[in-house]
Amino acid sequence: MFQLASRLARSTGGMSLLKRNCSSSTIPQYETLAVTVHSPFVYHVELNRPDRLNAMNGTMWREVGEAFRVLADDKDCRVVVLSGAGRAFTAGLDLSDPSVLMPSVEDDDDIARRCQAMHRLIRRYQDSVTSLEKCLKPVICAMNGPCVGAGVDIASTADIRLCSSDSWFQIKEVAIGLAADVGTLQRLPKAIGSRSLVNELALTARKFLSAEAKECGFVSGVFPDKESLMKAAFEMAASIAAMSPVAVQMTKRSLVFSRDHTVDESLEHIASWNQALLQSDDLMKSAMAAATKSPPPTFSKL
Ligand SMILES: CC/C=C\C=C\CC(=O)SCCNC(=O)CCNC(=O)[C@H](O)C(C)(C)COP(=O)(O)OP(=O)(O)OC[C@H]1O[C@@H](n2cnc3c(N)ncnc32)[C@H](O)[C@@H]1OP(=O)(O)O
Repeated sequence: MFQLASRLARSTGGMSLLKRNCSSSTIPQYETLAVTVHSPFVYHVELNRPDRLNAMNGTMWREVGEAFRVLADDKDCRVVVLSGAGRAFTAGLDLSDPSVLMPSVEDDDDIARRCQAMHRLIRRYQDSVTSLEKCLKPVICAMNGPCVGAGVDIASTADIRLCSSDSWFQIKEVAIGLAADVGTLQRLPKAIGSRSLVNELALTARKFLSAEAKECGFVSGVFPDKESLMKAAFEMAASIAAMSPVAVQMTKRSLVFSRDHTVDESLEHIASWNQALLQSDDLMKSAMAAATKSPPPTFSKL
């Protein structure tokens, strides 16, 4: 018991709960994103080019990666709600931005050099999308209106997908001469049960509406309008933020790892991590609260 008490004292440190629950981070400013703190530990990342339906220009591709890499290290952030400003989640790749698919060596005569530059560009865009997954804070993707092309890549990478009833989705790449290359073809088959449906959607570029998205499991909730969607997304985010951040982030790490590995490899993975995490102060505090019939504890920051 003495050991438990001293660990509890250590975990609360000298700081007041109020101080620990308030954000003290400085949030970078972005040109194409609005990043705000919605409530304690709940961050909101908004794709913010509403007049272009949040189409992803070169700056947005770069800033999405930068923002999620910053949030990954932000101790005040435990969960992220990702949405689009205005009437769309995103209309996908910005087709009016010439730089978006043209690396700087476009006029180089040598095909090998042009290919290398294009390869680097694609890998950069892939890294931007993957940054949602590498950030161990759960990402709730709240979508309204169109979610086209790159939007499906991003949504497929999020941990939880919700949408409003007016939303629709389209893996549009084959219709504009592209094979989707930043994550949809790799992640969507693992996000929804039917590979036949994934193949159909990717090969025909047919739109699917919110009801079908729910039926096939692409989204886990459909809400009547954007207002109720955002309310539900932030409530869900707050409930995740109230959990032990150590446990939540380990759960995300394990879920992502398990998606891409065998059950046995994944069990070994969580056993290796949990040999440390089972000694967490958060577990001790929870056990103490249960034993003393106290309310659930407030967890310290990471
Ligand atoms: C390495 C490669 C990495 C990633 C590759 C990703 C591939 C893709 O993302 S493929 C998908 C590309 N996107 C599209 O083809 C969608 C194009 N847009 C539309 O079809 C329509 O806008 C719509 C989504 C069906 C919505 O139609 P509507 O409601 O009638 O609005 P609009 O008047 O068309 O749009 C309003 C405003 O936004 C501009 N805009 C829309 N989409 C884009 C876009 N993708 N790129 C640039 N700009 C876009 C549109 O031009 C309008 O602007 P105005 O100035 O008002 O004309």
